[in-house]
Amino acid sequence: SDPTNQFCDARIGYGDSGCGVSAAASSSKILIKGGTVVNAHHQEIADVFVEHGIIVDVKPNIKIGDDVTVLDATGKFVMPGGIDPHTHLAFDFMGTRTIDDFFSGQAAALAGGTTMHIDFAIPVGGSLIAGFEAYEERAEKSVMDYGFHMAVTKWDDTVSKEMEIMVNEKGINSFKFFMAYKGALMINDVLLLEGLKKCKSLGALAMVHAEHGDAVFEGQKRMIELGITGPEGHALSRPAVLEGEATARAIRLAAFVNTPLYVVHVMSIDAMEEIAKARKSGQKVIGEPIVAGLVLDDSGPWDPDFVTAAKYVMSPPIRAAGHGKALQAALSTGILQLVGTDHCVFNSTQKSLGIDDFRKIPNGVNGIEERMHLVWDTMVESGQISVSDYVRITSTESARIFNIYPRKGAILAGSDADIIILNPNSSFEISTSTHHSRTDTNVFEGRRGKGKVEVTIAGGRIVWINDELKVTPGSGKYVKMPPFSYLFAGIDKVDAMYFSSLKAPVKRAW
Ligand SMILES: NC(=O)NCCC(=O)O
Ligand SMILES: [Zn+2]
Ligand SMILES: [Zn+2]
Repeated sequence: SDPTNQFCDARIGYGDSGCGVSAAASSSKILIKGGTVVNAHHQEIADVFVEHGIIVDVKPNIKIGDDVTVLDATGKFVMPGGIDPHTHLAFDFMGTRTIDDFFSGQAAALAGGTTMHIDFAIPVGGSLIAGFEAYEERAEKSVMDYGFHMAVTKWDDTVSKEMEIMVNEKGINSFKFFMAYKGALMINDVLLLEGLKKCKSLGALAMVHAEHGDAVFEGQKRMIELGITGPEGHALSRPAVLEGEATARAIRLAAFVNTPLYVVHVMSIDAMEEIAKARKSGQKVIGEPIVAGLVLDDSGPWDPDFVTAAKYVMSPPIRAAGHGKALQAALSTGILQLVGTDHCVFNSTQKSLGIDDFRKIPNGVNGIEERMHLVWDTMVESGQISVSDYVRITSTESARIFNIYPRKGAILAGSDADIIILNPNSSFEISTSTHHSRTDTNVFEGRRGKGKVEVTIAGGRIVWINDELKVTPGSGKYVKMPPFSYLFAGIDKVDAMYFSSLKAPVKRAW
């Protein structure tokens, strides 16, 4: 008996059980006919032919034989499946484990048009190898492709060596440094500096959770002393200025080391403006807003109902409405490059761990199922970006940054058959009663909008069609991500110029 069954049979069908879609859909050959095929660089009306999990051909009027599943995409967009660069599935955090594991979280992702995610493998007791192995096991029943970032939470020679093993043997090309969560995951500037140097030498991308952890700690104490113990105290204790400060500090240290930097969950104008300034000066800094930060505001945690208020608690906190609007504008102008979710969900019982003290509310919100729809509605329907840019910020840019393009993030001959068909004239509505995550709340509850993912194809299998999900545990593959992405091009030249510009030491007589 499959241990995942007990959780998921209500809304998730199994590939092997025959539920969900017609038998033809299990054919390994699929022809998507007459849609507008959109890549980040180009769009055209064409057919897409898939065989054995790979896109074989993209051109108008492809002729095929009998044993092929044909999907009519006339009037619809055929795009690369979403790649979510920031998730936490089966994550042990703040005294509990996220309610979505690799099975339920991925099922939710597929129902929302995301076909690959990159999860954060958090080390066990600081050991990267133990952490990697633990996550390998947790991901065994995957129903879609996935990769890992690794977090670095302590520093010694062993960790330094383990980073080499992660990159050279395990397919990891990014490491996250938490500048917050004092007493748990937080690192100091000395470690950050060591980590940045090591990342550079390995061609791995350094990522930061940018908040001033010591000041947050102080801010939390301040709230408790004022008697503010509810969820609203969370945001009050960690204002945007602390996110801006840490973002600036990480950016400057990365500039000093001359290595690229990726800032995760950019939630504020303060952080975004630091990224804008650095990019304007030519520094390689990537900024990732998340869907909750783009479309929500800071009113949620003030709800009089604890469960409703607590579902919005995440770090950095969701800011006042003007921040979200500014982040949208920054995305549309290229100041920020891609959208993640930071999907990290805890149910109401888990959130209630902090009923008397907001510091104990497990931090995290949902988004893995909602991202593709909300970004479409917020950014494309509103006229802020083109459909090609939508593909870029939801899929292609992730693939490029993490060095798996064009295997992922493209509808090209030879790419993996991770494809969505989106109907711009259909609409979506978000509800806990229909979502596929195991959590019993949804921070986007009741939101509706235009543009609906009608079909998801992952690894050449039709997994989402007619509002039915049909997944096969174990069908998802671990995607190794090689080092030295495009972000590293020219780093050595800049170093060479810098060192050659240094004058010889002055010789002084005593
Ligand atoms: N963001 C959050 O509140 N939870 C997940 C952990 C992290 O990314 O900081
Ligand atoms: Zn974080
Ligand atoms: Zn996160």
